[in-house]
Amino acid sequence: MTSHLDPRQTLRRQLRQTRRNLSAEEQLTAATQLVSCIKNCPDLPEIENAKRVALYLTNDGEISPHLLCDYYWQQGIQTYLPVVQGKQLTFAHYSPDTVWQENVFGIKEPVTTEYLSGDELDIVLLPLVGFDTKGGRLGMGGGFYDRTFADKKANEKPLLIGLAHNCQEVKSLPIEGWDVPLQAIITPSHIINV
Ligand SMILES: Nc1nc2c(c(=O)[nH]1)N(C=O)[C@@H](CNc1ccc(C(=O)N[C@@H](CCC(=O)O)C(=O)O)cc1)CN2
Ligand SMILES: Nc1ncnc2c1ncn2[C@@H]1O[C@H](COP(=O)(O)OP(=O)(O)OP(=O)(O)O)[C@@H](O)[C@H]1O
Repeated sequence: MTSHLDPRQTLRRQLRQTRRNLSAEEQLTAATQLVSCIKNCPDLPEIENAKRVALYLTNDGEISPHLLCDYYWQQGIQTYLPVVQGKQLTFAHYSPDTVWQENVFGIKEPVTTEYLSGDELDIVLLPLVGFDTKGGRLGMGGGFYDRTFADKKANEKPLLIGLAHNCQEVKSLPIEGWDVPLQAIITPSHIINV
């Protein structure tokens, strides 16, 4: 029975199932193509100039930024991961030496005492459940990224870029007033510069 669910929840459930259905091979291909796509992105010079980038650890079929992370480490770019603090996110440095603990959702987070706020980052690569080409983002439903970047203006740091499988695109998302728009979406096959 799904009749009690609102349209966002119904869509969230369908899209989460779709991304979980991707095989390990499809996931690896997607992660590999994502790196090529980001390396070849003349429309977004911020990507080339970034010094501090937040990404995420893959969960629930999300496209994996782990190969992208390897590339950033080769380039000397500093990488960060989201840490759930109350209803918001802060960001913790992530390196091959990171020591881990699990958050309430079972996702690993770095053990640290030093956190950055969102505005100290150049780029945040956001996980998502669904996206549309206007920058609409449907997430896991916790409102964490929305709360964290609620006061950010479009011309301020960081640049918010969603990462997604192609199968997560929907024609038009039901957007709420609190949804913070993505400034770009990167999939294995293309970049949408909103
Ligand atoms: N990889 C990743 N990291 C992330 C997020 C994300 O969406 N993906 N978040 C984005 O905001 C934040 C955490 N928010 C999350 C919210 C719900 C679930 C989740 O899996 N919920 C389960 C129930 C888990 C439980 O309560 O034990 C579910 O809905 O099935 C995961 C992360 C920060 N880190
Ligand atoms: N800026 C905000 N201030 C207060 N509450 C907020 C804010 N943004 C979102 N919320 C609350 O968070 C809840 C979940 O929002 P939403 O469904 O958009 O999350 P999401 O974007 O899917 O999740 P996430 O960013 O964690 O992946 C909503 O019920 C909303 O009330």
